[in-house]
This record gives sequence, C-alpha cells and structure tokens, in this order.
Amino acid sequence: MKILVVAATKAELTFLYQHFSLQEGDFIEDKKFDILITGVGMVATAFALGKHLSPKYNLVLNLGIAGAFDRSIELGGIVNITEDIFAELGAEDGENFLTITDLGFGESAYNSKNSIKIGLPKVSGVTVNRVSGNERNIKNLVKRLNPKTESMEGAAVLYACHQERIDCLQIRSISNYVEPRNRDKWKIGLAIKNLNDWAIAFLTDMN
Ligand SMILES: O=C(O)c1cccc(C(=O)CC[C@H]2O[C@@H](n3cnc4c(=O)[nH]cnc43)[C@H](O)[C@@H]2O)c1
Repeated sequence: MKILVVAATKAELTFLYQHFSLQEGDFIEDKKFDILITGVGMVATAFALGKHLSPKYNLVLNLGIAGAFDRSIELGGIVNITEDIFAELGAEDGENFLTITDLGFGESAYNSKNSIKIGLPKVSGVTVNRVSGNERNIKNLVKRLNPKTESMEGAAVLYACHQERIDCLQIRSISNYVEPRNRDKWKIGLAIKNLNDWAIAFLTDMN
C-alpha cells in the first residue's frame, strides 16, 4: 500500500521526520509512503494536492493539529475527522447563511472514505480560512453546523480525495479550544508529540 501523508507544516511532523530519518523537503518520496507539506490553508493545500495527488496512492493520510469546540476532548487528544465542512463557502443572507448547496453550486460537506479500523473517536469538523476567535461567530458556527473540530485544510484534502476517488483519513490532535484567541493556552507541543506518536505507530503497522 502506498500512502501520501499530507500536513500543512513540517513542524507538525517533526518527530515523524526524525523517526524515519527523512530528508528535508516539502515533497519526499520514500519506499512505503511519501510526504507532502502543503502550507497552511485550503488554497495552498488544493494547489499542492493538484500537483502531487495521483492514482498511485492507495490512501491519503492528512495529519495536523486542530482546534476543538467540544471541551470533553482533552488538549493533546487525537481524533479521526470523518466528516469535514467548508464552513464559509456560501453566501450571507442577512442573519442567515446559505451554503453552496443552498445556492445550487455543489457540496460543502465531505466524508473520509476508507476501510481501515482506527481506534480513535470519530468526529465532524469544519474547515475555515480564518481561525475562529470571536464569541458571536463561534456561537453561530456551533448552532449552524455543531462541529467538534476546526482546521484550515481538512475539507480541502477530503474534497481532493473525493474528486480522485482515493481513500483518505484525517487524523488531528487538539492543540487548543475554539474560543476568543489566547495563544498562551494552546498546547501545540503536546498535540504535535501525541500526533507524531500515533502516526509513527500507524505507518510502522501499515508497512
Ligand atoms: O507555533 C508553533 O510552534 C506551531 C507549530 C506547528 C504548527 C503551528 C500552527 O499554527 C499550525 C497551523 C495549523 O493549525 C491548525 N489549527 C490549529 N488550531 C486551529 C483552530 O483553532 N482553528 C483552525 N485551525 C487550527 C490549522 O489547520 C493550521 O494549519 C504552530
């Protein structure tokens, strides 16, 4: 099985690079898996996947950190995001929001498709261009979509895999709660360590 590991930043895969003694670079081809570092956000992710995603891959593994709306998920906890929604794709209509589906232009929600048994909590997430940090916007997002997590790339990866009919998995570790911005409370180091421990075990088992 050939896996494409996709992450926004190299920092999120620090220990994976070390463990597998990988060369530096944003696209690394190894024997059993390749790594693609896309840059942060949906546009950079779509562009990078447009260049590198191909039918030679049996699975795309999207790894990264994420914010959590749900306080029952602990910081550093790892989740399997099986549904991801382009939260801002659509039109404002006064106080209402019309999704791209409401507008008749397609889908805003995508699911990860695979047949791999993953012993992690399955959650639904949203993907945004700007990290939510405003109380009113957060309440609206929760009321409208009831997401458990938020990232800046997830839905773009699921979309690309859906378009190319390639299996995918989105695994993220929670670095922060979605709340008015307080960077001091983010546990990025813990989230990256736990994410990498999980990914190293997964990639070792798969090979
Ligand atoms: O400051 C650092 O040391 C550092 C190291 C690695 C990565 C980062 C990032 O900020 C990565 C940005 C990445 O994080 C995702 N993310 C995390 N929390 C949220 C959130 O609450 N809402 C949306 N996205 C979030 C996102 O996918 C970015 O790609 C910093």
